Amino acid sequence: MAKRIDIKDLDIYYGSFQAVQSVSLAVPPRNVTALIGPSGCGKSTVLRSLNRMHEVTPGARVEGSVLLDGEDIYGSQVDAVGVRRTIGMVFQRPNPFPTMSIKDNVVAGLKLQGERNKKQLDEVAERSLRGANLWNEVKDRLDKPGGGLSGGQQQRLCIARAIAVSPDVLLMDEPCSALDPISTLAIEDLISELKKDYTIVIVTHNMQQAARVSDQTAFFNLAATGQPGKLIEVNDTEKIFSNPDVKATEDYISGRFG
Ligand SMILES: Nc1ncnc2c1ncn2[C@@H]1O[C@H](COP(=O)(O)OP(=O)(O)OP(=O)(O)O)[C@@H](O)[C@H]1O
Repeated sequence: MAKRIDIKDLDIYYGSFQAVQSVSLAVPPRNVTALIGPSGCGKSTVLRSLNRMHEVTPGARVEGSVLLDGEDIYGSQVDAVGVRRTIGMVFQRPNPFPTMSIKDNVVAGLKLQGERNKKQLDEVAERSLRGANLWNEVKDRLDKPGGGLSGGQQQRLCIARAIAVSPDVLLMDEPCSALDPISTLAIEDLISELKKDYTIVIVTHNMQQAARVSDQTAFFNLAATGQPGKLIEVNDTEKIFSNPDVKATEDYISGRFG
């Protein structure tokens, strides 16, 4: 649980187009790292390269390495499906299986792994739903469809589903962008709790959100459309938002561009 990530000299391509160039970034365990920057600078692409989701796109590939506690997830012996199991992902739009029950949504990954013991599945479902701050709202309707929950509840259900398989890392791609402000605050509170147990990387367009939830912030930028995105500056979130070293970072966080 809660492993560190070391991204080293990562170049990321879609076919012949280089979307991201030379990214090196250390992500400490039990910590929230926010990826920020203008549209198209490659934040989501970098995030998806951290659990080998990037290569699901035909023609997409990476060069460089991503070490999980020192082990390269792109090593020749490494199974990409296994990587996706240990590095969970939560997407912009909540994507529960809509007709599947709330409980089955949470334990879907465990069942795929072959777990059939009902008591064990019930325990994991309760623990994960408690971990996602959703238990009290759904404990009396665990057999009802996941699609019947509100958007914010569905997103917490997806977080419960992600943590049910005990991942080493949680990746979140704008997890609040489809949510109202109250649901957003609930997810932000949850992220602050989850970081006690998990390494979290979050992409967000919302500067206040990055400032509120993250410990470390990485600012990405691109010189022009069609050029690859680059990591411009990474530092403690407090430093990035109060006194960044690079002018482009300051311009972005103060709303002068992007
Ligand atoms: N499936 C794809 N095929 C080809 N190019 C892609 C694909 N997905 C993204 N790109 C390109 O890669 C670059 C980086 O995109 P990415 O979505 O990672 O940026 P982003 O910073 O997350 O943007 P946004 O903030 O708008 O979500 C962009 O030029 C984008 O057009």
